[in-house]
Amino acid sequence: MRSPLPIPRPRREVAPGAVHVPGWLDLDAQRRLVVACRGWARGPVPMRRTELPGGGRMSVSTVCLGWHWSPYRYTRTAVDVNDAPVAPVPAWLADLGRRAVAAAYPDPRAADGYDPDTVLINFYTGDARMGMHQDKDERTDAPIVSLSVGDACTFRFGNPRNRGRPYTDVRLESGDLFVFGGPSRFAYHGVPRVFPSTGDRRTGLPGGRLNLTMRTTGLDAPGGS
Ligand SMILES: O=C(O)CCC(=O)C(=O)O
Ligand SMILES: [Fe+2]
Repeated sequence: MRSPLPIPRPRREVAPGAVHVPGWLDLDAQRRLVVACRGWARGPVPMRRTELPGGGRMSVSTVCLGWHWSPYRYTRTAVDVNDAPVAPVPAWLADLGRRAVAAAYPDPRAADGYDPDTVLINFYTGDARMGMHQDKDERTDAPIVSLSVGDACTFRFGNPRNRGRPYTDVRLESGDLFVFGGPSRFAYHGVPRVFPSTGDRRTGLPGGRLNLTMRTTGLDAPGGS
């Protein structure tokens, strides 16, 4: 449920190069993402809980575009699912990523040349979590663009040195944008908590939290793996 008396949430630089832009996506844009993600969750690679090297599974369900991520590398096909080639990153989504970078940083040239070639789509039920980690399987330091739809969560944003303090807990709500680049590109981050039933059903999501992270792998275009 939304608060009946909305409290304004200003844009905020949480750490150098890590910017939270609340309410960046309007309801139509969120709906569009939900519809598109439903399609990608079906195939060609079905959304699944990623198997970890220790034998367990992540609590979050994931499907990838452009490149398939599995611990801890990118491949062109879904090597740990059905070996199918993943769906491409559509031009409209890469364009949304460019506009996101432009919205997050004051430098008018920050988004020049930003061209994410992979998107990880994560779905969280109420009890799903993501432990503190770095996004470091990419070979570039291009910023990560994160978009959230549905239930709110606590997003813990730390530092590039270790999993612990200093970190900042940010509440990410439906429509929020978070970009991390520059000195924060390799900062540890995670999702310790999701708040069930806090999303707006008008997004098309009856429950749960959807998160998309756009990345630039620096890997070769189609053909390589
Ligand atoms: O769900 C989120 O907000 C973060 C997701 C994330 O860190 C990841 O997919 O690597
Ligand atoms: Fe991450």
